[in-house]
Amino acid sequence: MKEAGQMQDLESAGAGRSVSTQTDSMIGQIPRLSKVNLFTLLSLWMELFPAVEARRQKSQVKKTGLVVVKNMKIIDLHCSSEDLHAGKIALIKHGSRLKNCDLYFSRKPCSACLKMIVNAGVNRISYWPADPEISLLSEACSSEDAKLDAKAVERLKSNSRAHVCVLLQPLVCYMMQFVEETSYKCDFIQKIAKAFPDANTDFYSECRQERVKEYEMLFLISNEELHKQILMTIGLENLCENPYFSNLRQNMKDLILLLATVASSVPNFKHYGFYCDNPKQINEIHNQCLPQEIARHCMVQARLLAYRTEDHKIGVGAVIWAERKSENCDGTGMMYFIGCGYNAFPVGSEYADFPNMDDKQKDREIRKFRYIVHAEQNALTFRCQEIKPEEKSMIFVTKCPCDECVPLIKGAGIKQIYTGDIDVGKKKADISYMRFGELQGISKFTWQLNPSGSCVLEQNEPESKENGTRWLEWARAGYFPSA
Ligand SMILES: Nc1ccn([C@H]2C[C@H](O)[C@@H](COP(=O)(O)OP(=O)(O)OP(=O)(O)O)O2)c(=O)n1
Repeated sequence: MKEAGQMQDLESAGAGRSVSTQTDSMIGQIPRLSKVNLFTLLSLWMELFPAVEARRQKSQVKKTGLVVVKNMKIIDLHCSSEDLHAGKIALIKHGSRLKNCDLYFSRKPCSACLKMIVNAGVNRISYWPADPEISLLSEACSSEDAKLDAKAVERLKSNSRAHVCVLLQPLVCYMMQFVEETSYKCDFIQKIAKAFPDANTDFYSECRQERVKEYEMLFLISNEELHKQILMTIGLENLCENPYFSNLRQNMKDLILLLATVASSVPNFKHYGFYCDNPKQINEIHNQCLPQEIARHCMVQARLLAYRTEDHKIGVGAVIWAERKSENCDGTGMMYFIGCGYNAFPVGSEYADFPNMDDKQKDREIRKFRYIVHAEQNALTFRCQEIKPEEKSMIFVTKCPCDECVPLIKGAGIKQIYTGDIDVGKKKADISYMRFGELQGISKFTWQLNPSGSCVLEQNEPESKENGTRWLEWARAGYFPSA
């Protein structure tokens, strides 16, 4: 049986795979991201959730991202807040519903988090094997305390029924190349490339280089000896020998490069962002655009999900978030996760049960369109929270919603759509994108140059000024209730 558009197959290497899932990482010609790697990447990405980061930088407790998975479906995404670690947030939110869940952390959690999540009966805790949550590198941290905590974590681990482990899988053949190509070809980069033909691909490569450096600093320990020492302290001495150590570092580097590539596909470039064509709408609270950085962040999540597609031609990812009216204990500010998905054939179908051709194929009977479930449809179907009519809910989708999905999104009560508009108004043989343009009652934020014109004034202002304005803007919008 193959998986659904929201993760349902076996993922661990070598775990008795059926014939149909042997093709799991290579559907047709398209290389696919393994689920374990997707969860890991999302946990790293959650650590980077743009919120009160500046205030945490000097803390001895490292900000941590967390993906909560149940029955192979992502049921929540968290990151540490100023007051609470990611593991504690998951506990507060889910309580004993964490039982049998798999948790993916961007850092090895501290003993206080681990004792509670183990106590809740989680099934597996996987973590990124670099500096742990209680930093062994930070100068602000008493190394004595950090080491004691690492020991306590080991003791909890050895006495718990939960499997506490490091899960990183090598990328399948051509995955990196595929991610590079598709990131460059994606709507967001292409739109900029068309507007600035002289910039060519420079802006994209530069942005990618910067991201790689930034993420390596954060998620990799550049000094190999130091990395080994940390692995020893956190109970991973078996990974210190070669070839395990070099394989581990290679897998870590590959995933960091992949994350940087995908992140650069929704770049912070000039005044490009997700903007509404109808500025009149912006007065109403449900129509107010998210801070650009948060919108870009959520779109990158959708881009990552797209690498699990089952469509031979194109991957599409969708993620739904909502904004609480009251304060949220999560490091995601007022935002909370509702659901996510990607385009795939119906759950339970066998590989090759359905045709895979697109509308360029003459024979209509062998086209995929009547069978493939769209990213938005999977995100709505496998959502883990209700969409509340009184709250601002938003969907981020990497390709413009088609005519089949527009009424579904509206019917579900989603208030905002963030997407690209390259397909808007196109009518193709079996799929068309005509309704999006006419859609009323939902705010549509498409990737474009800031239409308000204010960008022209700000364009040459120094970075710090832009950040200052941004923080102020966010605080006004209530993103940091305690700010
Ligand atoms: N918002 C959307 C739009 C599309 N899809 C999925 C459905 C199909 O799996 C694929 C679209 O298939 P094609 O790429 O063949 O269709 P297009 O005609 O849009 O593509 P192109 O412009 O490349 O011809 O994307 C989706 O999940 N969500």
